[in-house]
Amino acid sequence: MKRELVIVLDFGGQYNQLVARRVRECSVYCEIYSYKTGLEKIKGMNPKGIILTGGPSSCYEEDSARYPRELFELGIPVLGLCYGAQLMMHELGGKVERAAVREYGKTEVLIDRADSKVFRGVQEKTVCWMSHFDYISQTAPGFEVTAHTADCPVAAAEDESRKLYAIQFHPEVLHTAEGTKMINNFVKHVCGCGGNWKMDTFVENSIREIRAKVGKGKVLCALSGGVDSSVAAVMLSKAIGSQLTCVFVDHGLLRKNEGDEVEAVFGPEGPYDLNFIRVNAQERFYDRLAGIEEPEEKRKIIGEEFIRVFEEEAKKIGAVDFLVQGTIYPDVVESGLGGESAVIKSHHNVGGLPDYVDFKEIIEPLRDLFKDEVRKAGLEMGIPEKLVFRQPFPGPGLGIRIIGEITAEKVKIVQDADAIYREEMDAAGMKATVGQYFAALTNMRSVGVMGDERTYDYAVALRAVNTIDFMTAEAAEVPYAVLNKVMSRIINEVRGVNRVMYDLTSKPPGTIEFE
Ligand SMILES: Nc1ncnc2c1ncn2[C@@H]1O[C@H](COP(=O)(O)OP(=O)(O)OP(=O)(O)O)[C@@H](O)[C@H]1O
Ligand SMILES: O=c1[nH]c(=O)c2[nH+]cn([C@@H]3O[C@H](COP(=O)(O)O)[C@@H](O)[C@H]3O)c2[nH]1
Ligand SMILES: NC(=O)CC[C@H](N)C(=O)O
Ligand SMILES: [Mg+2]
Repeated sequence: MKRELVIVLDFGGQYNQLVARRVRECSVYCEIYSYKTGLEKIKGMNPKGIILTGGPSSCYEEDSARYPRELFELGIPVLGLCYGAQLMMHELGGKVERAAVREYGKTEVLIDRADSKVFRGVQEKTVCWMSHFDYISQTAPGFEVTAHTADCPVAAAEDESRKLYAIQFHPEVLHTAEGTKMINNFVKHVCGCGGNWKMDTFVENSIREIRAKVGKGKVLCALSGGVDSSVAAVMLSKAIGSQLTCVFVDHGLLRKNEGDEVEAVFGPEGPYDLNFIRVNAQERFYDRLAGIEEPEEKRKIIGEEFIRVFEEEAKKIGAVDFLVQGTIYPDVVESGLGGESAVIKSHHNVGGLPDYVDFKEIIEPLRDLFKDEVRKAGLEMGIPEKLVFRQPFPGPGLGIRIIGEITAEKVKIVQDADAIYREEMDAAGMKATVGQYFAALTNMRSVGVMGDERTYDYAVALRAVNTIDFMTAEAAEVPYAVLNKVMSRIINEVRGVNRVMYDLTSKPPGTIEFE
């Protein structure tokens, strides 16, 4: 059976990947392409529907992101979202102008046409998420207004006969209460997709594509033992078996006992039949990081050193063509490569290969997925839940949980404090309920009094967050008694700490990690 495909055309919006994942949640396969992709190529892919994303431009301006009007004449259903909706109107003869009132955030929408296919089953008054300055002041000929808000006369419009739909708000974000329903309606009832794509198909297709790409070549997989690279390694192992070697780097910035734990799972004693190499590279990482305080500089050094270690290992294996990494979508977007979005932090595994390496290519089978989707793929391949639901641990490790300069002494402090925190959270049954938690070492020292003596020691920060996709997060409500116990144990058991703090910041404005 031919795979049903919906294409998302990227106009530089913030939520493009969310659009794609909402479509995939309707069990329909979805891919994202730049708005610069030619019409012939799009026709050739034979999509069942096309979704135009939001974007920062204003379509009435000279150099705005455009798409030729023929896109709307293919007979393929098109759904324009925000900028996409404005562009559709503009191209087809409507009018878009700068509004007097900017709508931003939660807004009540009033559905004017309950019989609209995209609003099937949606309440007459529903909450949506708006983010726009421009507005559609006049719909294009043939279109009918199907929804409005207090400030926006055209919150949605459609020309059912041409299967063209424009929505000014963002149904793809979870703040739009019935947004998922609207996307499902478009995909199923307008595009006529049956919805038979599943994660197992993604896994099967990926395995097939990897085999075709690699041929008889050799592959090195950067394996951290974390969720993403474990899922990637198992996928590669299913695809190419013994052509794969997994390299685990112990950079001395791992959590307490982590190196041995990873080796126990993926090494020769574990359940997986992998060529597994553990590289103990602590000294070289510490040497290169000595005296470095700036977070981005630390990240870049760690990323570079990782690649150097992989390359050295590859040389030992001989003629390795491909490097596999467990990169996922949030890594890409935060590194500023997800379209128009800003650099938040440079993830060590993003940005392509530096030009000094010998690998021909990077393979990143999970690059378009969010964490929870990676977990689904992992379960699909039979990876135990214990591994699949592990908390993420960043590649630069404790290096970005120690604010400022990294020293062996500081690493030891944060390892011990973190181990106590994790032990107590486990004992309190918080492991399953909190998305990610860890201890970090602030670079702050303060005065205390212990055993009647003055101390001048470090402050440890405890962090615990709840999140689904790690793009946004809230501080978790850890019971005070648990925090109190952790505080007391850390101060009693970890030398060099005399203060413990709990970080209440959500993301945004904070990030989950400290650097
Ligand atoms: N210590 C390490 N040794 C080898 N490769 C690593 C190491 N740390 C990170 N990597 C590589 O960098 C990628 C990105 O790291 P990241 O922490 O985002 O993913 P992960 O460790 O696989 O999963 P998780 O997010 O659950 O920690 C990994 O998928 C892996 O390919
Ligand atoms: O592999 C990684 N390399 C990195 O450089 C990195 N920085 C953050 N993280 C993890 O990503 C999620 C979001 O973290 P932030 O809110 O700090 O960006 C959290 O789960 C972080 O642990 C990283 N993972
Ligand atoms: N989120 C968007 O797509 C914004 C579209 C357009 N730039 C506006 O401000 O109205
Ligand atoms: Mg990790």
